Amino acid sequence: MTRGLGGLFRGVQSLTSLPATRAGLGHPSACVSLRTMVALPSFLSFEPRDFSLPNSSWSSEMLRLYEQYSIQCEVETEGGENRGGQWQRLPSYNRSLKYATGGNYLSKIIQSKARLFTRNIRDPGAGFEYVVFANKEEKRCVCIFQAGHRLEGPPGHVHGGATATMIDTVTGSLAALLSGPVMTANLNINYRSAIPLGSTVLIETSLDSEEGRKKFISCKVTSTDGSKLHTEATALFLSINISHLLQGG
Ligand SMILES: CCCCCCCCCC(=O)SCCNC(=O)CCNC(=O)[C@H](O)C(C)(C)COP(=O)(O)OP(=O)(O)OC[C@H]1O[C@@H](n2cnc3c(N)ncnc32)[C@H](O)[C@@H]1OP(=O)(O)O
Repeated sequence: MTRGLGGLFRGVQSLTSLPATRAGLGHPSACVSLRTMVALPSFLSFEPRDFSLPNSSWSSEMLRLYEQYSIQCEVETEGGENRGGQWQRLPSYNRSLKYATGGNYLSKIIQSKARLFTRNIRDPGAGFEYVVFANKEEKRCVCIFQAGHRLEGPPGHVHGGATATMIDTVTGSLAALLSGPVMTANLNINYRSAIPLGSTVLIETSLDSEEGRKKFISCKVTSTDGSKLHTEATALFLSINISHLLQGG
């Protein structure tokens, strides 16, 4: 299940050579080389909850689109091979650390109260409900996003910062899928029409070009039938070494 964004935290493996104290980790039990955590007791290595699966808050439109992309996804055969389908659903956890091998355990000791911004509202449907599908061959992603009532900006409509967060997340997911750990260096957004709270929208993103460590990505947010343009954006992501990040870089 973690295969989709597996590349995202390829760099976390380099984290395993850092003594935890250098990485700024305060917890006493973290004062060992993280390399020792590769062989985890099985009770600590269970799969984390995947927040991109349907829940009772999803609208019929959200479910319809989820089904539409799900049936175009690759499937794993009994022999372990991947067959058919151009798309893959990207899993979504409440901490990005959880994509790493042993990350579920690491997330309990590294700033254990930290939560991914888009997954920190527990009440289903109140905040960011979304699922991202990726087409790696075509270097693009589609996100189905349902904006909950806690994302209000102008009365009855989504806060521009919430829209920016989702654009950053979807463009960042594409950049990470294509090249491993990345950071947003630049994000330009044009807000064309407000998004009503509770509505479901599509966030479509694709790679424009790449240059060394740089990935230039564009994005648009539209109504699900494509008739209304809500937002347009471009983003620049730079590949990074995770150990640089953990050392405060
Ligand atoms: C888990 C599920 C998926 C979740 C996805 C969520 C995605 C969310 C991603 C984020 O929100 S990340 C958080 C917001 N971003 C930051 O906090 C980044 C802060 N900035 C940095 O850490 C550094 O500035 C950065 C890593 C982006 C770049 O520093 P580096 O030292 O690696 O690069 P450097 O400054 O040497 O620049 C390398 C090249 O990039 C260019 N560059 C850097 N920043 C730029 C910029 N802002 N605009 C344009 N070009 C830029 C720079 O000119 C240079 O070009 P050249 O190689 O052609 O000379």
